[in-house]
Amino acid sequence: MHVLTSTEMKEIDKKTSTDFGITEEVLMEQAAMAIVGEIQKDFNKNSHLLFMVGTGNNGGDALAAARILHNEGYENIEVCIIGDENKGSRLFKKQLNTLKQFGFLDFFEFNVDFKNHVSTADCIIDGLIGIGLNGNTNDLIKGVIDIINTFKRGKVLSVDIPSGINANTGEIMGNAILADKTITFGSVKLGHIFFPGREYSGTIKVAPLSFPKSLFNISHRELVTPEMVKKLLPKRPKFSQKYDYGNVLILAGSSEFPGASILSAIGAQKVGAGLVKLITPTPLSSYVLNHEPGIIYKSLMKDKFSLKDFDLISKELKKASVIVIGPGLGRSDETMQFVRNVVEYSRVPIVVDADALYAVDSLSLRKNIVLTPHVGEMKRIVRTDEINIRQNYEYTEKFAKHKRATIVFKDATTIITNGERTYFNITGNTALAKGGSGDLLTGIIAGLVSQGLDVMEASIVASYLSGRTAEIISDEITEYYATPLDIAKNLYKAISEVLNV
Ligand SMILES: NC(=O)C1=CN([C@@H]2O[C@H](COP(=O)(O)OP(=O)(O)OC[C@H]3O[C@@H](n4cnc5c(N)ncnc54)[C@H](O)[C@@H]3O)[C@@H](O)[C@H]2O)[C@@H](O)CC1
Ligand SMILES: [K+]
Repeated sequence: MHVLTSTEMKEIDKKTSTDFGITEEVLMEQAAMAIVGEIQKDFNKNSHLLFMVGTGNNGGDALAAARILHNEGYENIEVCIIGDENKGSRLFKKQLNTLKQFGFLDFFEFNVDFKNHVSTADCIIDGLIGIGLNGNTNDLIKGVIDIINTFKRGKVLSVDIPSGINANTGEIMGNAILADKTITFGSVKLGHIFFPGREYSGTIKVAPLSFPKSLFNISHRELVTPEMVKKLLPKRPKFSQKYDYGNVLILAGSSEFPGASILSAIGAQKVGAGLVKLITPTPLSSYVLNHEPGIIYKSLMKDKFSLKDFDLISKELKKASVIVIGPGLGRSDETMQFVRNVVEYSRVPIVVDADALYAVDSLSLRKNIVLTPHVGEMKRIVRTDEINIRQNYEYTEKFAKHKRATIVFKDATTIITNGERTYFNITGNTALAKGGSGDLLTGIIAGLVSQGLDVMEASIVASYLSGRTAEIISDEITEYYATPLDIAKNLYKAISEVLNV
């Protein structure tokens, strides 16, 4: 599913009408039917439905839905219009007239009584502002939203996007409706998938309406879905052997951070890599054997990697189908030089993580190199303290383009981009906000690349699977308790779920 900006949605809306003859009126009627469908799932004809209506087309959708339900015999509908009706959009005015023509009379003004209406409503339908939000909510709308958020008793259903949420960033513009459910049209918008918009939207439903599918290709951004992951998962034909599933070489660890390398190796193995070879400076063989004896292990018997180790491992570099470099390396000058040499002289795909991210700054990279920073690392490698970098997918896209590499920006909404195409992964929870989950992800990406996926595909599948596994096991053992090792050991749960979609 594409993830749209408000401008892209408006463009699709316009073209649907000009190029395909499906007018805005038709789309609005369909949007209204979709809203009605959601309301009918949870509320009956006696339910108190309070429609909060702005004077744009978002309000038009809400008015049309109120009319359809009124016509269906819903008896306890109230409509409150916020703003100057005379200055409303063409379709808002048209919908208001039509509603009146259907004999609907229960309008009320926004006044001191408003709290009472809010506190008795079973469902508040938020049709105040949609993707036409411009700047921060004004005083009038702000007051209305505050009262709804404070005094609501029943559920809140937002039309298209919670009023006050920026559809392009998910930011709260002044204040915003905290919805239980949002019904959006055509496709999701960026504001639905970035926090805090993602939280404010509640459960998101997408009504396709009659938009021609081809128009969505104006967007180069997509949401990672289970169907997408299923299609990408490497095939495992019966007539195959370990050499068909690649050779992952992991260069990681130091005396200071021994555990990270093992998590990467386990990650690669648990998603099906043929051979996983782990080389660490310090000896770790008892740990490796304990956790996964199938890992081929070698120690250089020293504290940390340095440039002279490059010759020692050059044979391994040649055999590898994918290299992981970074987890637990430390950031000494010698190690950074070693990293640069590996990155410069290898041609196979490389997953660059953690400390190694700081070494590749000066290098010109290539598409089959994937950098996997978390927020702190991202801020440091792009040298910015810009606080909204987490929602700033354009910044990440530009950075990927500039580095000519693939970036996996790990966050609550993970951004996977090569600067031309961008994917957002929204699986996962706070179980992943723990040391080691990045090391695991790195290994999973490499394990998938070794089986033939390109780095972009592997990053999509890896992010989805590790996030989904975190969700599944947190239901059993909680987000507090679940560790990266628990996630590694339970990856099969997300894999089998995906295989069965
Ligand atoms: N784009 C599409 O394809 C479709 C759009 N539809 C609806 O149309 C909506 C977009 O309609 P519009 O473009 O008319 O815009 P909206 O109705 O989303 O917003 C414009 C209204 O919000 C008010 N407003 C904007 N910024 C404000 C602020 N900062 N403080 C207070 N009030 C503010 C304006 O005064 C105006 O009344 C969508 O969100 C959706 O609900 C649907 O009819 C279905 C088809
Ligand atoms: K809304």
